[in-house]
Amino acid sequence: MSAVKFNQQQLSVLDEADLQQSASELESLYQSNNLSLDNLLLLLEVSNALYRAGYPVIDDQSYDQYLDQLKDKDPVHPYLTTVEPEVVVDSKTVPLPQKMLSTDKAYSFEEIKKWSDRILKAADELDVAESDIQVRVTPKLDGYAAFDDGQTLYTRGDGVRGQDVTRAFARGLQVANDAERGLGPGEIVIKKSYFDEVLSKHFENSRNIQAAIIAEKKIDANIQKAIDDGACVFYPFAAIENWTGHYQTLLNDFEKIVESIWNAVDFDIDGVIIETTNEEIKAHMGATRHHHRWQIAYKVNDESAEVEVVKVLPQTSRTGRLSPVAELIPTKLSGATISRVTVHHYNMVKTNGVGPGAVVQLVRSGLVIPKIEKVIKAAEPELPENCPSCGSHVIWESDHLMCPNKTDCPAQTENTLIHFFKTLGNNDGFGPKVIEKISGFNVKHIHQIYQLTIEDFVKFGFGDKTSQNLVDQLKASREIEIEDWRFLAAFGVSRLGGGNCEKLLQHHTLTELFDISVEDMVKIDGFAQLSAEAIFEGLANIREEFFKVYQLGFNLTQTPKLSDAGNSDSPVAGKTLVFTGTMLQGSRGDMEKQAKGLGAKVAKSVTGKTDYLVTGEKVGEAKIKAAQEKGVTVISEGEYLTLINAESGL
Ligand SMILES: NC(=O)c1ccc[n+]([C@@H]2O[C@H](COP(=O)([O-])OP(=O)(O)OC[C@H]3O[C@@H](n4cnc5c(N)ncnc54)[C@H](O)[C@@H]3O)[C@@H](O)[C@H]2O)c1
Ligand SMILES: [Zn+2]
Repeated sequence: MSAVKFNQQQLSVLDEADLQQSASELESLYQSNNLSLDNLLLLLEVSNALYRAGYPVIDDQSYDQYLDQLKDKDPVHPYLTTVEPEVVVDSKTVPLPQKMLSTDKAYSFEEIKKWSDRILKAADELDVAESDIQVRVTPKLDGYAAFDDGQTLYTRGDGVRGQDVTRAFARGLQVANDAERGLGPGEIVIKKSYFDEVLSKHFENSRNIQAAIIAEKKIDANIQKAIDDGACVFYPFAAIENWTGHYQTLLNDFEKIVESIWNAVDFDIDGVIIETTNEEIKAHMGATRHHHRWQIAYKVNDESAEVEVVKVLPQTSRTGRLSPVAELIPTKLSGATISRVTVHHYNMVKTNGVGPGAVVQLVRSGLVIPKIEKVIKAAEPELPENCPSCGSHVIWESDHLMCPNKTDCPAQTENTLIHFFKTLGNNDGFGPKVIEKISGFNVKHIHQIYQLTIEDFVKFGFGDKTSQNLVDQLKASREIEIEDWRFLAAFGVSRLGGGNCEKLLQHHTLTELFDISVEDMVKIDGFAQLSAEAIFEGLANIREEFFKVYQLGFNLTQTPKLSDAGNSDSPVAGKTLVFTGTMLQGSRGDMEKQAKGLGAKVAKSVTGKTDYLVTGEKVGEAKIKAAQEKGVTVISEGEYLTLINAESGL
């Protein structure tokens, strides 16, 4: 444990926390390695108070190690069996509708494996098949824990009693991802980019702001603006970005999955949450008084190191872009030895002087894969003149060096083939090694692979069994059902990842897409002129190959068309509605769901794009007037029900 020195802000919080010990006494406690129970508790309480106020003195891992010490000394100590209290905003508390717990923590993959063994054991005891064990990975938001039962918003408090902070919604706080109210536990969080760009001028950290959003006293104008701009939100965990899949897939692809979830949201996070979604297992494992046994937080500490670059080597991707990979003098970082790192792009290599002898600062900031944070000492940049795969002369395209050889560059063709089979995801066997081998025999296109026979594979040097298996896998890839958007994404057209493919296929069938114009594409939500042009060109380039492959007959499921959803005859179909106030007919959440079912878009706040503001009881005159000024039609709940022609209950 490194030395602790309190700064001015921490000292002011220490005063508030009304602690008896002087700061210098505390500092010496932090450095002693054999603490009495009382002092250990004091340390935990002081650290916690400072952490909750936004001025931590030690990192999370150290804090959790002190917690472990307490566990050793007194396993049933009350501090371990309740959740650590948040900063108190006012004194009145109310019981929470449901107990809110803390989480168990893991700082290594081994601990995650042990946790998964416990899940496996529970499944075994319940006779749940191993193949049915699903897990969900979500970003662990680092905000202010709260609970929304649809009527009231509560703080977590001590986990059993919290405070009523419904006023945050009255102040305009929105639910993230356009989700409804009443989804239970979540966090009040502030968009990172917004904090950096706007709020960091006025506030030191997000924690001060979170507290202000729910505080009883008058709210700061900058914070009110952040709420109005949608930058502060309540994020229910039920609606959060997630990866859900088989637990073994998670263990196999742990780093990649964790990294993608770590980067999935524009909010501060301090780890990822991993939990099983199997209700039977959850019920069986239950909870301690501190955490659910079926859930665990995976955390990583920020660590950095200064490392010398040995050389910078290019790697050609499937699109022809060259990625610079810096080879490093092997260095230990958060327990792993790092010997290479990808540099952002070649322009960075050039302008920051990344080459032999340069010194870079590597940071592993919660991420499993380290990144170059900055170049500490520049050197002569090492830039390639030719593609490492085909030898073509490379050219600059904005920040990137590109291999212009679209038809005959082995790296580009191989990576395209690997991408195809990997994206389909319903087969096994066509990984980098196999693809490299068959490319050596002039197999360059997807449709060619499908023509290969067992004899061909044997000729290429595969064993009899492997050859049989490869042919079986090709068959499986056509027979096992996959979504049409995934099939299209497998062709690797630039800007046509799964998400965009799905959006396009909600409007056009797969084969139609090859005939729509740039203008048609721009009309679809989410496609700007430039991406539409790039996609149009990309589709034209793959057209011939696409149809050759498509005609082999894959088992594709069609993406539902947007117009199929809901009841398009309804007078509210396609309209944007906002519900406000207390509804008589049912909960607001139910009414919103019903409206969505009728094809309406439901928004949380009134903008110029809103068609109807549906008002329940207790809606202020000012709100109604403001909506009318924006040209929004304001109707009562009764008028709305007449409009949609639903007289009775939902
Ligand atoms: N550095 C320090 O001085 C210091 C001091 C006190 C606590 N801490 C850290 O905080 C931990 C305890 O804090 P805690 O009990 O508030 O929180 P926690 O870290 O135990 O996490 C539990 C909370 O995570 C939240 N959460 C965020 N995203 C979630 C998601 N996707 N799914 C489910 N839950 C999600 C929930 O609100 C829940 O209440 C300690 O173990 C330590 O790591 C550090
Ligand atoms: Zn090339």
